[in-house]
Amino acid sequence: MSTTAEEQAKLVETSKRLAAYQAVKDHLLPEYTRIGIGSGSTVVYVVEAIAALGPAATSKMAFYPTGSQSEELIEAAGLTLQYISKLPAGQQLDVAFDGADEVDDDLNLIKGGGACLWQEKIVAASAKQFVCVADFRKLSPRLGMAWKKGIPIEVLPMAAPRVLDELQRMGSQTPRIRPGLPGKAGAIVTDNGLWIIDAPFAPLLLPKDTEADRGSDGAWTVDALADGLIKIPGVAEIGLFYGKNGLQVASGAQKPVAAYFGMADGSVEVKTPSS
Ligand SMILES: O=C(CO)[C@H](O)[C@H](O)COP(=O)(O)O
Repeated sequence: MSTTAEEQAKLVETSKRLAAYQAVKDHLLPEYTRIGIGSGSTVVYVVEAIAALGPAATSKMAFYPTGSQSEELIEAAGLTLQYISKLPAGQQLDVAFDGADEVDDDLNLIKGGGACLWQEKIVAASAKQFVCVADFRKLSPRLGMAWKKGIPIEVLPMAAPRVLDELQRMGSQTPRIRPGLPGKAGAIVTDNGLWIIDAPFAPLLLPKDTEADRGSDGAWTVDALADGLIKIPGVAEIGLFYGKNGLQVASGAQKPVAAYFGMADGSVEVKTPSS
């Protein structure tokens, strides 16, 4: 049975909402006081699910945004806004919720479709647990199979031409500076005053697929590509969230402890590092 574009869009929204409510139910414990809130359209439902718990549950909680959109969401929901810059050294968020553009079999993520990846990575890495919330379209065996727009890379504008050269040298055939939204001339400008380059690569291998950095067809492993991209002068941050499964330490944890997917049949699939 074929579905119209309108029915498909409705199904996607329902799936995001289902995943968000389930993730909040499972991972927002009453004793938590510091919660990270990511960016994007799925996170809207995360905030809705949290606000629905009511002030009795949320009044002692502070919510840490990953950019201007989530800051507005937190405030509009009547939740207490706090900033990651105010998190004392040695302290962590109890949990952070965020969406993703694509999630592979090992729970590596592509993020940054909404151009918020740098603050998103800082907030995720500041949390004891990072929980990913998404719809069925984001599930993919290998990064780059479903999300074809490329890996979002946040760059210093003056370095953009050199970064584009280097990306092509690394095998990205059509990297491009992300244009501004309709009505904005020139490039999109992030919450940090930087630009985004979207760099498509052939679908990425998981480290378990090969001992080498690249497969025989030239495809990069997630780790090797990420390690290379972050070293390009002018790159501030990359939209690959990767690393050892379930590793949750203050410095650099980027992978979720669980990813929640709203499925087309109305169920919620939960993937954890071991599943
Ligand atoms: O990384 C992000 C923003 O930078 C978002 O989490 C990602 O783009 C998913 O967004 P959505 O929930 O709208 O599909």
